[in-house]
Amino acid sequence: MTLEIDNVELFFKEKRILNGIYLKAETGHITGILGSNGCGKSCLLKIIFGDLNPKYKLIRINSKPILKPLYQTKLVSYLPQHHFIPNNLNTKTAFKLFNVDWIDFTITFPSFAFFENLKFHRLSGGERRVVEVFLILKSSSKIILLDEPFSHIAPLYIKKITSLIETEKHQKAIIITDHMYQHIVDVSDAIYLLKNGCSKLINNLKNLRIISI
Ligand SMILES: Nc1ncnc2c1ncn2[C@@H]1O[C@H](COP(=O)(O)OP(=O)(O)OP(=O)(O)O)[C@@H](O)[C@H]1O
Repeated sequence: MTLEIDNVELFFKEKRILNGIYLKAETGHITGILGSNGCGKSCLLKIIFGDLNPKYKLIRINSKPILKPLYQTKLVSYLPQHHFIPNNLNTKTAFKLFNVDWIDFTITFPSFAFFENLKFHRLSGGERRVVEVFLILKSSSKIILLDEPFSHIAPLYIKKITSLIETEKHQKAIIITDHMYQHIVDVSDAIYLLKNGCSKLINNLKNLRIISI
């Protein structure tokens, strides 16, 4: 599956945030997005998901334009920047709702086995993020959007999540952004830099350093 987003123009009042965006994601590939604070990374993911309506955009899947919001297609799962699971939901129910296997989770993250029946507000910010990232990555959607999956997460868990992303990419198209620049560079097969509202495909990291100066 190939997902393309093209011709994005996003304004908030008169302020232009995005223009001249092109980005492609494919099954088997991890597509990283880098850029400074406020350059529009989260907005771009929201536009792809269908949660934010820009002035213009064109989304294609396998070259075919998709006119309805992607979230209505069941093709996509989206990890927003902020916690999205209600405080009073317990972990077991969340795994049921997402149709993800709790045992599979505790095999990867054994220290979470004690949390099986805990409400989400009892978890730390980092623990909660680990669960959220796992649920999104393991969902059956063929397109995965990850906004800051590494934020607040300890290095040991970052390693595990990186290897999960690498496993899941074989049947999914994954788009990822995070301020932990090095993790994005390490895990991505292609990287787009957002700057001045435009996206630029970075072919080698030397270019990334020159362009970002
Ligand atoms: N609902 C909104 N109303 C007005 N301006 C907004 C709104 N949402 C985002 N913006 C502005 O759009 C710009 C892009 O925001 P966005 O959250 O996409 O940036 P980002 O690249 O993800 O930043 P960060 O790396 O800090 O998370 C920012 O200048 C932000 O202030």
